[in-house]
Amino acid sequence: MTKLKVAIQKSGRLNEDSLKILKDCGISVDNGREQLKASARNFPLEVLYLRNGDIPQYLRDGVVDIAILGENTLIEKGQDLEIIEKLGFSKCRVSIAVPKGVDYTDIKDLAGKRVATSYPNTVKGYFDNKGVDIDLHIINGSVEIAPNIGLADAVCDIVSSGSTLFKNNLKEVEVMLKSEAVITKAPDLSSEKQAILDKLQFRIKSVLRARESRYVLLNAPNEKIDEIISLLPGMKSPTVLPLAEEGWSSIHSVMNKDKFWEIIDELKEVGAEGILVCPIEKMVL
Ligand SMILES: Nc1ncnc2c1ncn2[C@@H]1O[C@H](COP(=O)(O)OP(=O)(O)OP(=O)(O)O)[C@@H](O)[C@H]1O
Ligand SMILES: O=P(O)(O)OC[C@H]1O[C@H](OP(=O)(O)OP(=O)(O)O)[C@H](O)[C@@H]1O
Ligand SMILES: [Mg+2]
Repeated sequence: MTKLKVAIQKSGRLNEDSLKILKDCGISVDNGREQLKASARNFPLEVLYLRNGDIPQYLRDGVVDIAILGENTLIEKGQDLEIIEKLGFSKCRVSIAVPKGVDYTDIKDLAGKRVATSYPNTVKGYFDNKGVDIDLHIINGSVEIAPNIGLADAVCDIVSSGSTLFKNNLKEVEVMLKSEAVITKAPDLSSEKQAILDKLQFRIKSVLRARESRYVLLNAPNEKIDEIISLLPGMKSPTVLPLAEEGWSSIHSVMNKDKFWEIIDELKEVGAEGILVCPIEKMVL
């Protein structure tokens, strides 16, 4: 039987959320702590647990068919590979930082300076594009320590909360790119594998849509129903059901989770009561 081979980070920032999205798609696999390869029990999928940095080449070589990776890794090593879905987790940026005490006004301030990074292609491309020559130092980890030990004048690394920069007395001065986890695929998938991927992608889209959405239920006096419906940005027309209490109805709708907070005050003002907001497991359109 044909199986789709998916590469997932063996350990690190992406491992847990990558397995979680497969699980939410109803696909269960072992976590890779014990073995480097695992078959899904209920879907034609084989998971290979690999180092992120190696995955772009494995995709090109056809060793794996698809992968869950940070966009930043693709920008660094896999510009030729196609992103087929953005997954909304592991959001971060890749930024340039300098010691807090340094006066910084412009990227040209870094001309001739030593810049330490684990993303040499990205950094080189960025500085070349700005026409600024730098002295590039490639370091594989703990990049932020480099200025403190006299190894570099600036660093270029991943920033999320900013706490690593803060702890190392650095300040972010340029955001080179923004990244999140994505699914990417090998250049030439057979039609059988593409068909499995289409099924997987359909499930993933349903899960992502559900993660973004909330099921909202509220009670309202009948004369306010039209006004409340006009506030609700629902999937389709909302459901309106009579309550046991005369003159009152229950209104149900699905909306974007952020949108809910934008309209909550208006809903209350118009007379909505007993508002419930519930998570949705899957959303199939
Ligand atoms: N602090 C962070 N917040 C959010 N996302 C992050 C953060 N650090 C890294 N990431 C994302 O997770 C990915 C994996 O990072 P991680 O540090 O786990 O592995 P790595 O060292 O880049 O790769 P390898 O698997 O080769 O060891 C990064 O490429 C980035 O997209
Ligand atoms: O802005 P922050 O929230 O502090 O996150 C940024 C840090 O997170 C990542 O390191 P990670 O913790 O993955 O360790 P690593 O260097 O071993 O990959 C990244 O390399 C930064 O150092
Ligand atoms: Mg890391």
